[in-house]
Amino acid sequence: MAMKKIEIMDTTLRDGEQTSSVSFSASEKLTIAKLLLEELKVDRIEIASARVSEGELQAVKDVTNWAKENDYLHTVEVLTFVDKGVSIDWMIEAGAKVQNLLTKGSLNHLTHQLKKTPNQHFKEILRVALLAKEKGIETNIYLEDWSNGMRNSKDYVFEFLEFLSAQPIKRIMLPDTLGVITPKESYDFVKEIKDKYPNLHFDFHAHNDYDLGVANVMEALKAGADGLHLTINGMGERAGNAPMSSTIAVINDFMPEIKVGVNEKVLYTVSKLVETFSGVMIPANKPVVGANVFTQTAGIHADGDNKNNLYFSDLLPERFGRTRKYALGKSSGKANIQKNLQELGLQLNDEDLRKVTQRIIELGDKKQVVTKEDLPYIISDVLDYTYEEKVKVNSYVLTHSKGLKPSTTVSITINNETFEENASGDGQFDAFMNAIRNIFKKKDMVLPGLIDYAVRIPPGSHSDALCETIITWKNKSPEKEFKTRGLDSDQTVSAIKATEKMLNIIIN
Ligand SMILES: CC(C)C(=O)C(=O)O
Repeated sequence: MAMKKIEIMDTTLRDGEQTSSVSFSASEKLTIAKLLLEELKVDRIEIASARVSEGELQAVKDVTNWAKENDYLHTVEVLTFVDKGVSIDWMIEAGAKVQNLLTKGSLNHLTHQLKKTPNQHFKEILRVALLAKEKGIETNIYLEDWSNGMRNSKDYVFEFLEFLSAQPIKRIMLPDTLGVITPKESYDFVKEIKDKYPNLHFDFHAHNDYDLGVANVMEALKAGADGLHLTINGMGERAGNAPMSSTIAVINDFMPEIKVGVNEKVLYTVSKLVETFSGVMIPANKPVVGANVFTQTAGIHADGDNKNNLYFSDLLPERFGRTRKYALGKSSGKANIQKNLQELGLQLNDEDLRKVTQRIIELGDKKQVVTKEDLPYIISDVLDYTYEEKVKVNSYVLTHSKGLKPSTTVSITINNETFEENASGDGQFDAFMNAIRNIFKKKDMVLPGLIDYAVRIPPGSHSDALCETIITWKNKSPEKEFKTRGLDSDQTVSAIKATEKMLNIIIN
């Protein structure tokens, strides 16, 4: 099968910047431009619209200076306007060498926005293109609203293409400006054009208003498109453009006849950088780059991964510099927990695994997010001591208010006898301990003294689910020092859990 190499033009820094409320600084543009060309290895980048602002002029200068030194100048493009050469002057000042000239690709736009005839428009375009040529600037042409043009004014589009085919134009760019065409139309429209002009270069520029961006791109490629315009994270006007990440994966996996030079391995890094610079968060379920897309949550999937790789797909996380994860939560089951334990190099027997699974399900039921880093803490909490539960903290109220001492009402059961006690203290936990002390006094028992109280959250954990309190106690008779730990999302509750363990140790 003959393979066709197509051009990937990234327009994150032009159309992507048209995402509502996004503005890249000059240094951000330069950093992204370098990453796109040197690491991701796209063929071309569009970095700005001409005449936008002084800041934009500086940003383009910074990129063109770098591009000139590194032989990328002819891959750096700027969107320009049919404005008698004002954009060209701006480009010359900015040091840019390739203009993407915005023209009208539908009669509707031409008539109602520019209020020109086709001939008037073509003449003005020719003037700009010739001027550009004279100044050493290459011209590509955008046919804005082209997709509607093909639907409603096809004669005009073909008249325009006939005109362009005789001009010093390098590429013709076909935008579905409003993201309104279907995959079938994408195929039919590009095919009709490519059949008539097989030797002209056509880029396809999809928008994602119906979430059809990637599907439309696939069809345009099948019909013969020679290049694509994509953006990182699918940023762009309104619903954005076709996203780089899934488009590249789709081409690599489903279109063996098409070759692209993009380096999949760095897609995720570039996406995260653009997320940071733009402030636009990548949705967790965004294919290839979303936080969750390589995480198996259902236990049955993790189980299947252990059995002949039953849930294998070509979309392997390692391709994109990512790793498979197994979520811990109420539906995760033993297989997910075991996968995480393996990664941590831990092994549990069946009974302990059952207890840990039970605890993770309880946490999941409380909507708490548990991460791999939390696991050792959960294990040591659950498997800490084995004793008969003779003391149980049934319920408590803790108050905290300005100007009044913290107070508590506690109900506990000791050897099947239930006690209720009120107390106050210097803090909520102190009030709780005072109440417990009073209850144990009634049973002629003295509680061990508290000699150390340490709180920590699982290091490296990205969840705010858990907090561990480790209390060191000193008992008088028999004399001994020991530690208990409690784990909960609430710090006071984790201390109360550690105390409940201490009470069971002394009573057993
Ligand atoms: C500004 C133009 C080129 C555009 O992005 C579009 O028509 O989609």
